[in-house]
Amino acid sequence: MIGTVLRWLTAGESHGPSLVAILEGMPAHVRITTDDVAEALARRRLGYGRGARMKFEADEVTIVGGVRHGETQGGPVAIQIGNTEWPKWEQVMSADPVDPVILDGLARNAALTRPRPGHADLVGMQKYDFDEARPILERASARETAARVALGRVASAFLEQAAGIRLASHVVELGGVASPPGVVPHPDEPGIVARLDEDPVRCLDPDTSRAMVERIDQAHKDGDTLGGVVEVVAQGLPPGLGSHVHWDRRLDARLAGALMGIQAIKGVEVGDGFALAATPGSLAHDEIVPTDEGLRRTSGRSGGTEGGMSTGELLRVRAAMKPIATVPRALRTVDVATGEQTVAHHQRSDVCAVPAAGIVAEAMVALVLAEALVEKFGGDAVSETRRNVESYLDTLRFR
Ligand SMILES: Cc1cc2nc3c(=O)[nH]c(=O)nc-3n(C[C@H](O)[C@H](O)[C@H](O)COP(=O)(O)O)c2cc1C
Ligand SMILES: C=C(O[C@@H]1CC(C(=O)O)=C[C@@H](OP(=O)(O)O)[C@H]1O)C(=O)O
Repeated sequence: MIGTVLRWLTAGESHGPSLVAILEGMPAHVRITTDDVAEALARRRLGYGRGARMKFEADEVTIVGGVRHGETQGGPVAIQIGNTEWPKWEQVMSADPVDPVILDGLARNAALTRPRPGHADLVGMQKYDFDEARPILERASARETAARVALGRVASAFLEQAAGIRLASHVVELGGVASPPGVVPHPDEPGIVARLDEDPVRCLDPDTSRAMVERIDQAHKDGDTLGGVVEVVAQGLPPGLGSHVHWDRRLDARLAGALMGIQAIKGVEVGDGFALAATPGSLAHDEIVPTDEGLRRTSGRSGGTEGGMSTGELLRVRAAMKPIATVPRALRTVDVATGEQTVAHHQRSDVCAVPAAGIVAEAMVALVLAEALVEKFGGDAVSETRRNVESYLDTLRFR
């Protein structure tokens, strides 16, 4: 997504030499190291139900610009994530022309003419004028989400250092198995993120987690795949990020767009979202009361936004992921080389990538919030952003 204040871009293919990601507009003096980014990427590889590739492939992080001696410098932050599998793909994915005789002898280079339903394969071939799916699936692959997580880690460092904002994510539903309502992690609770990362499906409720793991085992046996729902929470937002004045400045709209932009996400909710549609108004909103800490809401149904702005309460957004589209019990398709009915190409796939999608969703939310924070408070250096946040919060004491 390209914003106006904070801009970010990713490039690279699933089996290319590396992914690259650039974040422009980050204030100077945000403390961040290669290890911080590598740890974030390691969290994305976690999760019961992911496929073999997660085990044998590694992410090799290099920060190639914008950071010096562990601090951002104000220029674009550029991160490269090398793919250790590259030597096997050097010819198939070479940027430069390769002798066709060499390519013909490579099984890996066989034309993928049986597009997989649920993937970008067929429509991508139609749109970009390719006879096979390789050039489409290489970029459509969710391998690209590693680049987003790397940038999201820089954004979350900024959020914490400029305004004390912390994020967490968890899995609330997987293959139809749902967490009890109201189980929400609070990022400020000591050890909560580590506890979530240690759970095989990143679910806060242990009984639900066990049932989710069983559900994944069953789907694996059945040659099937699963989807689910992840929730991202952010604590410590100042009121007033985003704006009610125009549709594309609304924080809820920007969060929804960023979450929907993740591969395989098909639904987004802010707060109680769809359930609110069936709730009477007297029970659907968050009442406002005076407290020693200022004006507070008595509940969190809105998910921490009103009128397209953060309210200062816990931000809570959800994203629904469809089941993995490369189904082992392969779905019907057409071989575009012959026009004949057949079944989709299948080599291997995750049974379920919902826990990983939570980490990606957290990164996207961090990027949107970081942009909204820079937009409202500015700051060429993180200390300047922090001063502006503090003086704004001081004025709110009287409101
Ligand atoms: C973290 C993550 C991992 C994924 N892993 C796979 C996978 O192993 N196999 C697969 O077929 N799709 C996988 N997907 C989904 C595909 O990337 C693909 O983009 C998606 O099914 C197409 O959905 P769309 O129509 O929303 O783009 C994954 C998605 C995410 C977010
Ligand atoms: C490589 C990653 O995820 C991949 C995303 C993906 C897809 O179709 O989206 C399919 C799988 O790759 P392959 O088809 O080569 O087995 C996943 O392993 C990653 O997340 O780093």
